[in-house]
Amino acid sequence: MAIIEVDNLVKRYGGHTVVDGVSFAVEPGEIFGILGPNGAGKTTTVECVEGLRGPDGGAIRVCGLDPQRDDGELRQVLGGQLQESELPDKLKVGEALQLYSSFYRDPADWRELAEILALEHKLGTQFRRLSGGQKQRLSIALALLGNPKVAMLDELTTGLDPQARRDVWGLVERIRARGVTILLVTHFMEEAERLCDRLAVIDAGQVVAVDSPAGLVARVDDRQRLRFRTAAPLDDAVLTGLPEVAAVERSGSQIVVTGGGNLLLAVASALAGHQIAGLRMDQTTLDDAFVALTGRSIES
Ligand SMILES: Nc1ncnc2c1ncn2[C@@H]1O[C@H](COP(=O)(O)OP(=O)(O)OP(=O)(O)O)[C@@H](O)[C@H]1O
Repeated sequence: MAIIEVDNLVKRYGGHTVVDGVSFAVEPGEIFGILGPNGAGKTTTVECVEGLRGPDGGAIRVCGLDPQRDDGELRQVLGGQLQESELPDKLKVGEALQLYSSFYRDPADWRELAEILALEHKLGTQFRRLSGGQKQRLSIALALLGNPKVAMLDELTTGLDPQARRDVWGLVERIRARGVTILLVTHFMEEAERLCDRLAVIDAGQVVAVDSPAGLVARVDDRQRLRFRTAAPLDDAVLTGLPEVAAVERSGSQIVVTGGGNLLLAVASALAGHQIAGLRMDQTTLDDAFVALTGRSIES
């Protein structure tokens, strides 16, 4: 049974519909991503799931609870990150962890959490003195203090350098390994591809597709494309006769072969006697899939 169910969610601000019939279901133990460009309605959707905003239509259940009606119970099973502005500058890391753990019936061991999140040497450091990555790790720690069944992580690596981003990804995977279901909001393709079991692609308040990263790519284009050059002129018939090959085209000195199945093996075998150079295989990426699904790049 799904641990999060969002059914036809609608949210309007001043007559403008920013979430327009969003539906998805998250299974226990999944890392489920909400991927979309700025302003797509991702945060609004997640804030409705967290009970921070009241929907104008549709239904939401988290562990069987209605976020609006069962707010108190929900706090015990759902962990959300705090906004940076919600922590006083002078509060020390250890004090924040202790304070927030007092809000829960059955809190996690905050010292252990500090260790897992590599904050054990920062317990006496004031919040304002932490680096961006340390602040992010603290906000993840605070989201996990209540031993939640579900953690909501929103844009958790925005503003981090590539190494800090990879460290945080590793942490998210460890959190999931502890049995926590994760709803992750992101507009980074690489993050979505690396972390998410499944994704809801959201654009202009609507779900465009729900699938695994590989499934999204496959929906768009399961053709493969090989590029190479040959030392001597090549008769296309050598390749067009292969069942794996759909088309052979020329691009300057390059030969571009499109097809399916085990295209690489078929072409390499057929060309065994020819000298081929610069062989490259193009693969459809999640970026390509996003453009095909929404008609635009996520960065635009
Ligand atoms: N409190 C609010 N009042 C009015 N409009 C709002 C409010 N919060 C968000 N919006 C608008 O709703 C739309 C969706 O915003 P939302 O923050 O949910 O998008 P998002 O996909 O999370 O984008 P981002 O990645 O930029 O955070 C935007 O056009 C935003 O300007």
